Amino acid sequence: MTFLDLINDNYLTLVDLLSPFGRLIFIPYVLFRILLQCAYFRLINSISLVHVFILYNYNLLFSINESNEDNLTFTESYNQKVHYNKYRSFDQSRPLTKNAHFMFAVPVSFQEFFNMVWWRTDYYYTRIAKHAPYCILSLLTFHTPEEFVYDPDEHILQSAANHGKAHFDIKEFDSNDLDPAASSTRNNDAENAAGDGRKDEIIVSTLKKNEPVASFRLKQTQKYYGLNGHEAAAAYKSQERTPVLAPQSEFVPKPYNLSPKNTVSRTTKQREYPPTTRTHNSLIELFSDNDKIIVSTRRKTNLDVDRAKVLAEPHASLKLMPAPKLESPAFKDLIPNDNSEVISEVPRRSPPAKRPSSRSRFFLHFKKNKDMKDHPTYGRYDLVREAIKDALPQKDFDDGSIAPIIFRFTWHCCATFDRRDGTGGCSGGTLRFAQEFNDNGNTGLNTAKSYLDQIHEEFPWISFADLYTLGGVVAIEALGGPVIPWKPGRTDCPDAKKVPPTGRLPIATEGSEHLTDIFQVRLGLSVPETVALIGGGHSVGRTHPKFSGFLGPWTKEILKFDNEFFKNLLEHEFHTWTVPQTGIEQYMSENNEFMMLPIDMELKTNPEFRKWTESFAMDQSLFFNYFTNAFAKLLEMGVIRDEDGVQRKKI
Ligand code: HEM
Repeated sequence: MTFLDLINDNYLTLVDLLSPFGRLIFIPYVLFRILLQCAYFRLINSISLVHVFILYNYNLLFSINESNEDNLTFTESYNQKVHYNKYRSFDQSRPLTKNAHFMFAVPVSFQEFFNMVWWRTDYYYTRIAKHAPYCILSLLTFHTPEEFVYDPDEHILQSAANHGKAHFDIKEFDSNDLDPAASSTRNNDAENAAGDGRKDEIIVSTLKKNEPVASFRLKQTQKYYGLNGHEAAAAYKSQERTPVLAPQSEFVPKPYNLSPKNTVSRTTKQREYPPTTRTHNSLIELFSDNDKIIVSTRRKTNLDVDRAKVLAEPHASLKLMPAPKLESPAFKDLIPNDNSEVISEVPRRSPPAKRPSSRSRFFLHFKKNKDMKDHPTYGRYDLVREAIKDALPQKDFDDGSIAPIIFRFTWHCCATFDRRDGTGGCSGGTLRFAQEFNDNGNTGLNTAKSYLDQIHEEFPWISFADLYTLGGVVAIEALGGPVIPWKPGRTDCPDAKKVPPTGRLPIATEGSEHLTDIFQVRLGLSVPETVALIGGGHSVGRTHPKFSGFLGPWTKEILKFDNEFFKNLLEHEFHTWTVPQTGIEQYMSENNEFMMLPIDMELKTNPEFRKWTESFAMDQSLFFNYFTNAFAKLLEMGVIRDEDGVQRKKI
């Protein structure tokens, strides 16, 4: 073993051992950087031209432009921000922008300052003391020509990083092994050989010095092999024999809210409204009794007190569930039992209209702001339902349906509600504005939004708030879930002034406290409703590395709404696992079939949530009842209706 090998093998251990002291060296540098950042912030703050430029580019980058509505959103939001900036000079306490704050974030409290110093020393220590020398050492130690051999029998890539310096020689290479579409080599020899279909043994030419191979994929293993740096070298050196996964080209790392410390914005904190008593009476009634069970008339409940007792038996600590109140006056008034009644309430044109042809839809688009009552489909919510249902199967998308993503979209539309001041929620249709939609938690929902926005073009008379909530209701039904009572009448805010602060969506890496804060304190839901909602939501669909950084489904039947989530959670042993593409930690079942988010695990580990997880795993109809009730509540959050059921006001 050479001297360099010796250092290399022990280097990381040494650096980690020295970490607490090592960090201290970087404190002056970090303080200097923070000072610089504050100065930069001040400077930027005083040049409004720069503001506008940054705002413009920021919006340009992040605004969604998949549909006309989004263009409107963009212009709207841009104008609003220009306006906002104009007056900012009189009130310096206003932050620079609502969204771009993180670009210039300066610490506002001592704790924030301390955190900043702490994390940054770690960052610089890792970057300067660990990463840089390690790269250099890798270069010096790992390159001997005989190591660059590809052994097709074991499918093991015995190579180290070439760093653009060493020879790369693939011997006995079978062209069948290579997936030409996914391969990329600088000299293209491998690709061409495979493309030609040459079956004989070939030797991919030795690459010239300074010509690194980017990556290629083997058909059998379906894995990417990359020679991209010191990680490959490390894998080889540590004899793990697991080739390093090269980053997939389309992956756009936009992390889901990982740490509230870093992501909850100063701006959000400043904009938090004090609790008020402005909540409308109907809402107070709606949330006064959390354990109320509303029963959808289409699926009659078979839950009764005796049954509840039986369910309660295995769990000593389980409180008896209250007998369902089949009729709850406040809620009944708010949400009629049968949706068909609702539809008949809205004046119908006779004869019943057909969906307009694509040509007339084109012209209708320009008449959007004219009197919608003249629209041939005005008030035909059944047609909207049908259109949503038709749009759900999308064979090229994910698992063949956009139902899960629409379902999630509706949840995110409602999840911003704060019952303490009545802000947020689906009412006002504010999720259509970039300011709300660009919240980190909404990453990946573009598909849902663009489909629903297209449907809106077809039925321009429906409010976005109604459409976005109806989307979830139809999706859940299509996935085999319960029929959720839904009533139209929500109205849209004309501009983005009532967009709730960002950062209200739940964070997957948090624990029970976070769940309680969001579901009980802010949304006003009970424990069983919380459990039912999360388990219901995560009984369908999957997580995507390119959206949230997590990977895999929760259940086997991805497109079936049932209580499988609870069963899997209880029946399987979950261990922590790191997603290779993103480095994010999640939970994986022992057979690596199902995933769980850290926050999902709370439903198993926290006894208060667990007893409901167990009840729902045992009794699907009980789960459906709680879910129906909770989801119907979500859809009404922040909606204050007048006597005629139409909402005229938004807090
Ligand atoms: C504790 C709160 C929650 C957290 C932290 C959370 C987080 C997440 C994350 C990280 C994903 C993966 C997104 C992706 O990568 O595409 C996801 C997916 C999903 N969530 Fe949740 N979620 C929560 C509660 C809920 C609730 C209450 C519902 C519904 C009522 C729901 C419905 C869904 C659905 C349907 C998907 C699948 C989307 C798809 O397949 O594209 N979630 N959630």
